[in-house]
Amino acid sequence: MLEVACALIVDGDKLLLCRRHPNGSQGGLWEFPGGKCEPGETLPQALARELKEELCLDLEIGHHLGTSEHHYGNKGVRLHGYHCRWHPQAITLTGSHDRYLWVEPGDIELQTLAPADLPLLRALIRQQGSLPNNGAIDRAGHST
Ligand SMILES: Nc1nc2c([nH]c(=O)n2[C@H]2C[C@H](O)[C@@H](COP(=O)(O)OP(=O)(O)OP(=O)(O)O)O2)c(=O)[nH]1
Repeated sequence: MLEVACALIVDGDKLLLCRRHPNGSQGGLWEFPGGKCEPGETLPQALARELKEELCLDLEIGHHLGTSEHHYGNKGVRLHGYHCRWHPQAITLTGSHDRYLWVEPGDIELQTLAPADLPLLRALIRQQGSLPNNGAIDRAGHST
């Protein structure tokens, strides 16, 4: 299992998503920024490092939201989601992603999201008690 940490970065009612570069694994899918944990690192340390490397962001890692497991072919990913509060600063994509987007959780097109991220998105929506805007996710966080 790959241990991966990702950030659910919230600014008001918007959440930050990044699109994986088309040439990589899960290319073209949207995800929460983050990456693999290296030996000797804690998950929050790995996440702070990845946010800096991939987006040039300096953010405080908040509390653990949940963990999701998904198997992509022969590769298993254990994705640990952390809340992060946004502090205004420049976002610079350094190569892992080709786009970023601030979006309301209820507006996310679920089929364009990396599958491992779905349970974390649902957990966030449950916690925020946000209502769907387009019927893509019902109030309990289930896709329709
Ligand atoms: N960073 C991040 N990775 C995710 C998410 N959802 C998800 O399935 N993943 C997967 C994609 C990758 O297989 C792995 C994270 O690896 P990484 O971000 O360091 O990317 P990488 O290109 O080096 O990964 P890989 O080629 O070795 O698969 O977890 C997510 O929300 N954020």
